[in-house]
Amino acid sequence: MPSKPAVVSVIGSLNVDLVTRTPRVPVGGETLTSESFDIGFGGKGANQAVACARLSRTQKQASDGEASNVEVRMVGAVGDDEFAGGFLKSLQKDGLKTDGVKVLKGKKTGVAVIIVETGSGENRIMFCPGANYDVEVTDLVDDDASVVLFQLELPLGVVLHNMKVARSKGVETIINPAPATPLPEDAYQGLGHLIVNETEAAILSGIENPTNWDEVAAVFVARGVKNIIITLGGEGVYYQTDKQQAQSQPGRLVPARKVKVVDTTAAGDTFVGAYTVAVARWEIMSQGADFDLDAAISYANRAASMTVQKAGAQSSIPWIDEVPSS
Ligand SMILES: Nc1ncnc2c1ncn2[C@@H]1O[C@H](COP(=O)(O)OP(=O)(O)OP(=O)(O)O)[C@@H](O)[C@H]1O
Repeated sequence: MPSKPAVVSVIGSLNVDLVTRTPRVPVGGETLTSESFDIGFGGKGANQAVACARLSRTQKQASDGEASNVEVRMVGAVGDDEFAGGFLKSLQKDGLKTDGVKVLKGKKTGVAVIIVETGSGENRIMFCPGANYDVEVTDLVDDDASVVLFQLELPLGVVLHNMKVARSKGVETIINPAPATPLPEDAYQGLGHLIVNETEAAILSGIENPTNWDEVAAVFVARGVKNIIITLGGEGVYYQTDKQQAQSQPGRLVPARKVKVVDTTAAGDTFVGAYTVAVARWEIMSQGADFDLDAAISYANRAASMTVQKAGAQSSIPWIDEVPSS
């Protein structure tokens, strides 16, 4: 094992999901007794950080406090309310370092109030970003970071500023631009890894209802992205690199594993976390060798296929020893 671990910093959101299940939603002025109520920890940032942490060590290694060759740090903010302590404890239990999560005085932790209609399965979600939107535009990239992972659930200025900081420090950068928000052209310049789903690919490339993924990837390569990964749900994953494109090679499609699907929530977050861990491992182990994109995609595809076989968000993200080898 290398003497120093690879450090993954996930700069992103932390939200608490308050989920009520009810046969129907109440009308104005009505009080309805619901079937159940659950509290879950989420937010794309926290979910992807949990995926990185679980895919860096076994559950036993995490509970024994054993070191791994990948250290995962969550960077973001919660409020000083009743949710904060439990949230941080839960992340720590997964083996995450939480020193980078600020507890903001007088602020509320981000919350999503979710009503699920049990008959139709339809969700109604009210999201209050709280402390996530109080993260200020400051340098959040640690000097010893090997890989920084971003999403778009923090203020855009915070993300764009820290993408620049990461670039200036030579830190490998991955972005999963969800929810899709147009980014300025220079955000893509020299970007190592862009991971989008079909919807995000369409919005950010400007190509409506895309069917030719090579065309979509070409847009991002032209903007300066090195590795473009488009997750296609049950269809699998498409990927393309700037080098392959320069040689007029088409991108590659890796089919999803054939599994019994229970709930696809957090599949994307698991994919992104697994891919990020693969990049981090390459950072410390490769000794100058080219990044094995095929292996990283295949690993992330296998990890995400485990998530879809379980219900729930964070609870369905697998640990490293639960990911099948083929
Ligand atoms: N039905 C499925 N069977 C097997 N694997 C799947 C299935 N759906 C998703 N996956 C895996 O999860 C990856 C991510 O899925 P998807 O493209 O739906 O991401 P997403 O839209 O970001 O998901 P979410 O927002 O629900 O987390 C896929 O590329 C694939 O590897």
